[in-house]
Amino acid sequence: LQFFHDSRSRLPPGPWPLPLIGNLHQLDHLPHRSLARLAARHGPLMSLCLGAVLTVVTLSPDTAREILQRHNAAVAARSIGDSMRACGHCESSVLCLPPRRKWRALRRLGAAELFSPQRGGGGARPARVEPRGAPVDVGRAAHAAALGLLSRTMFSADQDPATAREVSDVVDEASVLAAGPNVSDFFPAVAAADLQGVRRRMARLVKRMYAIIDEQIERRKRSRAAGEARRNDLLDVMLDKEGELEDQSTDEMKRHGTIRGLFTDLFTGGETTSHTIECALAELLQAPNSMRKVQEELKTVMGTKQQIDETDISKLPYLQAVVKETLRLHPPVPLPPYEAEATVEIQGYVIPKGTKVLINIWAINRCVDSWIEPNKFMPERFLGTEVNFMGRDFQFIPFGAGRRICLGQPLAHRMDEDNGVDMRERFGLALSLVVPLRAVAEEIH
Ligand code: HEM
Repeated sequence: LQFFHDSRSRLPPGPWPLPLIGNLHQLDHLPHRSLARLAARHGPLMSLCLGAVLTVVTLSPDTAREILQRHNAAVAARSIGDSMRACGHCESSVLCLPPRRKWRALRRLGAAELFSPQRGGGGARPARVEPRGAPVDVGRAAHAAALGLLSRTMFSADQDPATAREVSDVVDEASVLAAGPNVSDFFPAVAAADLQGVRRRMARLVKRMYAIIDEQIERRKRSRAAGEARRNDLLDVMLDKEGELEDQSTDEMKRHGTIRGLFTDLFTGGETTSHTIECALAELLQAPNSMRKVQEELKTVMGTKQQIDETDISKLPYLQAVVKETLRLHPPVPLPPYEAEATVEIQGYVIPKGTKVLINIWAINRCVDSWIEPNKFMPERFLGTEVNFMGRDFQFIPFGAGRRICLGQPLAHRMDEDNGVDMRERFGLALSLVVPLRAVAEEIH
């Protein structure tokens, strides 16, 4: 008992764990919220046991800055859920890979190619909702718009409607599976048994997604062999670089593993976009004043113009503030999981090597020390401020921060190099959010 007490005494404070289950009984289906409630009693850096897994949660901008800036070298590996091991997906997923050579190569590729003007995806198209006046499934319309944009960036083409629907369903189901509680994650010793069958169910979805991507790869290879012109999209770039990324395996499941892994991750990223659009509309529908301001701004700036481009975004400050305020209140990735690869000391506390580290973005974005009325939807709070989601203002980190900051987030330091003049870098992601948001908002209007 003395040993147990001593080893815990240098950990951050936290609720006392029960035998076997640890603190699992104190979490509900929204763990970011239950962890925030627990932190009110134990402090913004808190340790607890989730089953057999020692976990440290950070819930304040200051502790997040210390982990993601000062100790980022030691805390940059992902703590991977067992479902991500289905079909060996984690071995080629930028989301899961440890911060080493392959991960760096994929990050570089994503940063350079994803938002380059050549790969604009042929422009975002308005979501089609027929017939006019009928009820709108906002989530579906927004997800379809987001996936269409991604599909055109990767393959220079929309998927046919049946495949697009299937991709959307697979991504939805996989997100629910990956985010749900899994005994294997809390008791790694029994993970191999896959007691809840989560990995097995995930494997079915991953295989389906890989088959859809494979079809595109084979089609492209045939068109290349026939001497057709290059599309210069992400698939062309990936096929050119495949040799460097080492997946010329003869094993069917490993062949094109890197392309499959990256494209699957990117499709999953589309879900965050549609989640944000859904939340923005839900907030706007409850805030008629804000909705009116958005619509007036759109009418004044855009008129009847159908296609928004980068230059228009800077003329829509209120819509940008709505997107930011939505990301602050409803971050689609509220609790990104890390793993400490070395023991680190933070504010006098010790986080041992191997500890799971959760960054509670949801709680950080609502920190009472940083925001007035933090739980209220007030887009105006972002007007006239420089606070941005580039990962430097730690009171607002919807895309995370540090070296694992969201890959969809155009990189802030590229902008620094250009003295901040590269508006494309700055607004690339905002564009991908705003275009479908406008499309759906207009349908509602
Ligand atoms: C509203 C939009 C989005 C939000 C709020 C968001 C947020 C996040 C967050 C919080 C993380 C974890 C960061 C960390 O660990 O510190 C992340 C990771 C990631 N995001 Fe996004 N994301 C969005 C859109 C996208 C899109 C559209 C894509 C793909 C095109 C994407 C691709 C990724 C990838 C690949 C990672 C893993 C990066 C790594 O571990 O190295 N995200 N995102």
